[in-house]
Amino acid sequence: MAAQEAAVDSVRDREILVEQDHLDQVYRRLEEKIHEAEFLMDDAAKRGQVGTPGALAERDAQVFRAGIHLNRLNSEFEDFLFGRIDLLLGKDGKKGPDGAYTSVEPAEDAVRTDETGQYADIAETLHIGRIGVLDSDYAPLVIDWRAPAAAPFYRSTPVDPGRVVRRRVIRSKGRRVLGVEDDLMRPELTARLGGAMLPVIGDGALMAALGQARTHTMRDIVSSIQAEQDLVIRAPAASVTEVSGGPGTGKTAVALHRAAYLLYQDRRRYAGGILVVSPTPLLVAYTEGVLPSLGEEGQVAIRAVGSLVDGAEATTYDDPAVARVKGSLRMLKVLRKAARGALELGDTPARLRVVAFGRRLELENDELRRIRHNVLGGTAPVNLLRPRARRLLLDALYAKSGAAGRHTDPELAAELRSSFDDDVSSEDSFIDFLDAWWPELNPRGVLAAMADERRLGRWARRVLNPGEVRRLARSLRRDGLSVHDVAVLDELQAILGVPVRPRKKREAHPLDQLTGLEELMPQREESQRERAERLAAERTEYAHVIVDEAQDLTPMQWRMVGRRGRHATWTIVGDPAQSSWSDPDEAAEARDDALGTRPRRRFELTVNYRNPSEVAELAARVLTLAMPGMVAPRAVRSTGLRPRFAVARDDLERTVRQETQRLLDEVDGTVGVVVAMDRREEAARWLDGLGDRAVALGSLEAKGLEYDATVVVSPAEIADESPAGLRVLYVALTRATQQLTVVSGRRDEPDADGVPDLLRD
Ligand SMILES: Nc1ncnc2c1ncn2[C@@H]1O[C@H](COP(=O)(O)OP(=O)(O)OP(=O)(O)O)[C@@H](O)[C@H]1O
Repeated sequence: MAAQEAAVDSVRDREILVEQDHLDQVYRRLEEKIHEAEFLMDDAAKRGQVGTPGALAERDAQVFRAGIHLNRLNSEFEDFLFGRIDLLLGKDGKKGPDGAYTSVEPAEDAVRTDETGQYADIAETLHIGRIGVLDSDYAPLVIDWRAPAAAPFYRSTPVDPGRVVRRRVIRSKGRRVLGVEDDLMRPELTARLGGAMLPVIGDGALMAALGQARTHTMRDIVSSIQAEQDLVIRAPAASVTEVSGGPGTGKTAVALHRAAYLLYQDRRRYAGGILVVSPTPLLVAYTEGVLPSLGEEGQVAIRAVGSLVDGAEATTYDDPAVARVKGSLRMLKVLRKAARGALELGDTPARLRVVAFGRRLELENDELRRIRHNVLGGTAPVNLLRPRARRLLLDALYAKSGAAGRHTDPELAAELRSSFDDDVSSEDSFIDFLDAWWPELNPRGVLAAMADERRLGRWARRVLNPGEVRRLARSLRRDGLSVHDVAVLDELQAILGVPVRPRKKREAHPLDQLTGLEELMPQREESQRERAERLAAERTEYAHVIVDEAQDLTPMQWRMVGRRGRHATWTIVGDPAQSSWSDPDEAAEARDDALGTRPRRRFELTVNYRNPSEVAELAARVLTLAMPGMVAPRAVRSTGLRPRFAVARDDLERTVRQETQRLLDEVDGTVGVVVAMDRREEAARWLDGLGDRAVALGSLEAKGLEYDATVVVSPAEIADESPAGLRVLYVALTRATQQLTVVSGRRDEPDADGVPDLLRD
């Protein structure tokens, strides 16, 4: 047995050496390319603006390519090279631009049969990595994971192997290959490579990845993307890609890899920017590192739904009853009224007096009101109606001046009118009046005006009931914006409009002549990230919008996101069973409006890569209560560790602390303690002194996150906190990658084993 193991080890070592050789070769080539790139960049920077447009464009293209390499190569990739496929001879002999054969299906005579069975020769070996590298004679040393030639690495299965015989995952760190894991796609076949048998090493690359301890940042899954996920990542971009799947099926991971894929496919098109909308700042922070690890950064803005409006950062959560009002389409009517009503706040003058053509002219309150009513007739943005208001005021004053009938000659009449307008509109009293009577409104001002309950009551008449008005006004008197206020502000911005102002010209930098250079030169003053942030701040629309946890967007949030993607293509990922929004039909309507009429392609992800089956089974009990008939995704791992149930008799803090400490001792990575929203701050104090591997979070903040172990505190409290509470509890129960502890209080009615009522079979 020992001899057998040693033999396996030596095959393994030999195979590691084979891959090490290849990696060394790749790095040698990369160094050459880095030198080339540096030289090109340097040269281009020196020669700046010199040259004909044609020559500049040519150099531009060179710099662009060199810049991509330099920038990406300089990033420290943990595993630059991570995969390899050994392929049979293809149906035809055509090669793609990356130097690999394009045929997906094997040639008819690729597999032969003799008395010992089937046998074949490996005709092509491809290495897959984060970016493509060609040898000096244009042979592919590494294929970019997003290239068509890399697709079989992800798609091939023993049922449908295509040309792939052996699929290998290579684990490396820096320049060292640490291990290899193989999957045989055609186990029935005896395959030969360079005259020798094709060796196969171990299995379980995916399982090894899934079992790793979690940190506070998400890892990319580029080396182990599964076939059903790959279909989503590479789906054609022209349509709306809709992805549904239960907790842990990789929706977030797939969405981020799709952003990288789209950039690879059509960098020019997506230079217009890709927006990833995430539910919480915590999830943004958790996922931020994934794209840089895939070699992408500058073109993708990942923003929380509460930070989509520049200068407005949500810092609070509304209670569910208020959130329901602020998120619903009923708000639209209220806001339209408020935007118009806000014109009359403050010191609205009741009379306009001017002197023109030597006469005193006046407009009384009634006339002013009529004019205002007239101007506000349509749905045009209120701030943009100011010129029209000004015009109607001048019309009314002119009518009073008696000058209207003075000339029959149209030319003279027009001249007279124009000099009247010039006279009046340059008069201070007219200018001051207009500023006070039709002030330029801003969303924050209108929102603040809505905090007055009586006023809000007027604006919300027949739309909200008195209780809703009271709660809404009270929530607006609080310091700080809530997540839902941000969508309200954005809507107000659209209703009010921004008057056009002349834009300041940016000073031209000589290097700006070189399209694409700026974003690719890390040594320039602005870092990639700063640039991404600046672009995101300047940009109001995107070329592609990815919505993560789409089931949670309220109708008002869909409108806000929709405004950023009016001409965009879309990828929408979500899970109805995890929705914290209580009116899915209304949200679906707003979502359909946002997505427009593009054709839809629907995908479903069915495998849960996060939770061990023990945790998934417990969570499925809540799924049955929350969404009867809905099928939970299949968990691929089992740890043998059943969820633990603890009961807090009288001291919740002590029990939670003890259980957290216990889990910290058992796992290497993080422990998340999930509580009902109104216990958030208290729970953070409970964990004082336990170190930064343990974090407390409110149920809504747990969205999308994962921990090695979680403590879910009082399922009943979480389930009771909103009409969508059971679904929120389902989210809380599906965060653990290894262990789950449920702590019950009295309200949970635990049985003798400590199992709370909601989680019993
Ligand atoms: N193919 C894969 N290889 C390795 N890890 C994977 C793979 N697919 C998903 N994972 C891992 O599974 C976990 C869950 O993925 P992710 O967070 O994207 O799921 P999700 O569907 O968005 O979940 P939720 O709906 O609960 O937010 C992550 O740790 C992710 O890295």
